[in-house]
Amino acid sequence: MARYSRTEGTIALITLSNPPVNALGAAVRRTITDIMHRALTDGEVKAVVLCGENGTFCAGADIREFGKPPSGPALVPLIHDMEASEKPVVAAIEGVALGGGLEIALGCHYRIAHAKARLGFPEVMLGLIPGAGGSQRLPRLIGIPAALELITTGRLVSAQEALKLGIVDQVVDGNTIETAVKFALNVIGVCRPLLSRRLSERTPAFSVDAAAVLEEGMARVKQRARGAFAPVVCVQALRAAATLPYSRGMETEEQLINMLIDSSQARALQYCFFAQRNARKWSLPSGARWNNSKPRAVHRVGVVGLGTMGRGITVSLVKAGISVVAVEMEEKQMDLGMRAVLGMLERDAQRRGDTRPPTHLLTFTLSLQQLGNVDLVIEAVFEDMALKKRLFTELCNVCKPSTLLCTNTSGLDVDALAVVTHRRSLVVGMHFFAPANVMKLLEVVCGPHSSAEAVATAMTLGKRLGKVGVVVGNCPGFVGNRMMKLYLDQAYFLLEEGAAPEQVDQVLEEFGFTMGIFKVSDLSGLDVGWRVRKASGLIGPDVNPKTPSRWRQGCRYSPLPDLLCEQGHLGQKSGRGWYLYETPGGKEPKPDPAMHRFLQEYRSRYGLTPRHVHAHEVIERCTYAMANEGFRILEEGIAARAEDIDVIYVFGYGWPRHRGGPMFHAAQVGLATVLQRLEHYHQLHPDVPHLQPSPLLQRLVEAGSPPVHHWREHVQHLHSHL
Ligand SMILES: CCCCCCC/C=C/C(=O)SCCNC(=O)CCNC(=O)[C@H](O)C(C)(C)COP(=O)(O)OP(=O)(O)OC[C@H]1O[C@@H](n2cnc3c(N)ncnc32)[C@H](O)[C@@H]1OP(=O)(O)O
Repeated sequence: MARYSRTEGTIALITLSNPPVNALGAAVRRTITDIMHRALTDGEVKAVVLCGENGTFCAGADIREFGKPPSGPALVPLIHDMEASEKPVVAAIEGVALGGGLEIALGCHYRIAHAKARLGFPEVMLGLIPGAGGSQRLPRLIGIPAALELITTGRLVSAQEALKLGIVDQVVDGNTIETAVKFALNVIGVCRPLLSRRLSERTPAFSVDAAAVLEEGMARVKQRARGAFAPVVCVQALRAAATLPYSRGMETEEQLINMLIDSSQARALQYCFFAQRNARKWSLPSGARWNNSKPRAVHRVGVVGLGTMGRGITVSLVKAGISVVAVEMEEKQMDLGMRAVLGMLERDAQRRGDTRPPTHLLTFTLSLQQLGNVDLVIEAVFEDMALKKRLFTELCNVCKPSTLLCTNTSGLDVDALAVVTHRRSLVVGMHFFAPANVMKLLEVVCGPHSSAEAVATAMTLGKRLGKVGVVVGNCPGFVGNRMMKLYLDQAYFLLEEGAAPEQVDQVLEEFGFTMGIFKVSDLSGLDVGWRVRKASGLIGPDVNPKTPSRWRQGCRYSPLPDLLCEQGHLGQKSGRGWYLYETPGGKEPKPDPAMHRFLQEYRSRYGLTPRHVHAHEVIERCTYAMANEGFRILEEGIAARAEDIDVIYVFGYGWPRHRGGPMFHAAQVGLATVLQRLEHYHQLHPDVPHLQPSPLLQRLVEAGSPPVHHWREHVQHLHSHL
């Protein structure tokens, strides 16, 4: 928990010891409080050095304790006593000093950091503010503007930046604890400077500028927060630091943290924190798991297809220091792709102040033969099964027998590709999201033949690329796009019933989505879905001409997006889609009067009487339809956990993190309510079978709506597709 020792005769060394990150759980707080008291009252001790075991100072409060009844001593009095002490207290910061860990360090009189240390207040990402004096001490140390930026964004700073900002006093390359001990010996008995080291006794100068900074900060934060409270409350805490004496500022901080600590948003954000980490802990029915399966070494990767996805994937790989052989079939495409990749790398290097992008890692070629020596191939050609099958057959002949063959398909059958190869166990899906060099999500799609080694290799490669990998089973659309289809269907139906695209989008954005569904559709291009619908036989020559336009495969169907595509309205790229753009390629969507006329004509052609669609209906139909499919996905064993589905939505589909994800949201609304609303909408729309509540949802409600982590136990015939 924490250890006490004496060094150099007069120095007390207190070492936090709570692996893996020295989080400040109740037992740790109790031990440090006791041994700090011992050190501060022991007449032989002249100074204290505080450090953490195993190269980590402290990652802050133990997040697992939030939401439970409080126990153990609080941090605020401990930090207060330490700061008030007449004996110098020096923090020796290695690894990380985050949240409560940094608050403890700010209560020390001096801070020495290792060159590789990182410091910050990430509480905002957990729906909180720094609530143990951090919101009051940091602005007193580095000023309002810098503190505002760090606290409202949760950004971590390097030791070097911390030195520039004045957060730490010294940065060392060598032994941090030894340096801190020497430092402590030097400051023993130097009383006057110690007085000035107590941050609570400083007054932050509240100039007119600071008032303006806070006002601007509040406006910026409100605009970016997408409905999240914590960033706004962070600004309120900083305003208290700027305008009130320290003790009153601390009272305000306490009121603000108490308001947040039990909020639904804080719960959702903390759930996301653990869900993201749990997603790494995959397992297969064979018993193979993340911690017993060895990934293969990947030094050289082939990327086939240099369209939007292939370019982003190539950039991601090169930025992670991996050699890439990028293959295109046509010279013109190759040239376009090559220029786009080099441009992206150039801009990225400039942003990082690096003069030379790592282009030496790249080979561009028109020949698949050059893939003979790669460890893994990522296929990113058109979503055309026949084309992909031909390619996989050829890759088998060209690549060495141990090469993993991965497909970036966004929903086609990974197993159908595996069976055309002689190495089924080495085929997995690696589904990146556009733009692949920016988006964090990676669905690793595991077919019935995929080996544990292949899954482990894809997940490990994803991690190297900075992605959040989630292992999912093989079914049309996997997890993300399978649920997305139902979300889109509801959005189209809402247009048929009377809504406008910008109205639906506004409601979704107010809910917190990064972008409304119709803006997303314009950005990705309406032709993407059009191709998928053609391939799946929903439109095209195979459809019986007698089938009504609004009826497909036994259910309600909206031909609205197909009609737009037929008119060449493909979204941003054509200057027109659900919105109007100034020019083809334009980025600013404007409501389109022609779209409103088109919808009116469409509704009268099909005898649909438009009605006012309320915001709550938009949210309920879109999000409950998604969650309902999520329950089916769980039941079918396509996803291992509800958390995995939520991670996919938060990292790949702009779902607001402070709402946890579609499954967590359903739990927060109440499963009984979701069930009842789905029944209501299904009664109104019996031609939409997906609105019928899934059996798992019904069973969960019957079982009294257990917490998310227990849902899997209610799956009737547990069968994993992973
Ligand atoms: C009225 C109430 C007043 C309350 C006042 C409270 C004041 C203080 C508040 C806080 O301090 S809130 C916490 C702020 N700190 C953080 O948000 C840090 C979170 N952690 C991280 O960012 C990262 O974990 C890391 C420390 C940078 C390490 O990253 P790395 O990639 O190396 O490892 P991970 O896989 O992320 O973590 C390893 C392991 O540790 C668990 N863990 C990490 N941090 C915490 C924590 N603060 N509490 C509990 N557990 C933590 C993490 O879940 C991993 O666990 P496993 O998955 O391995 O089981």
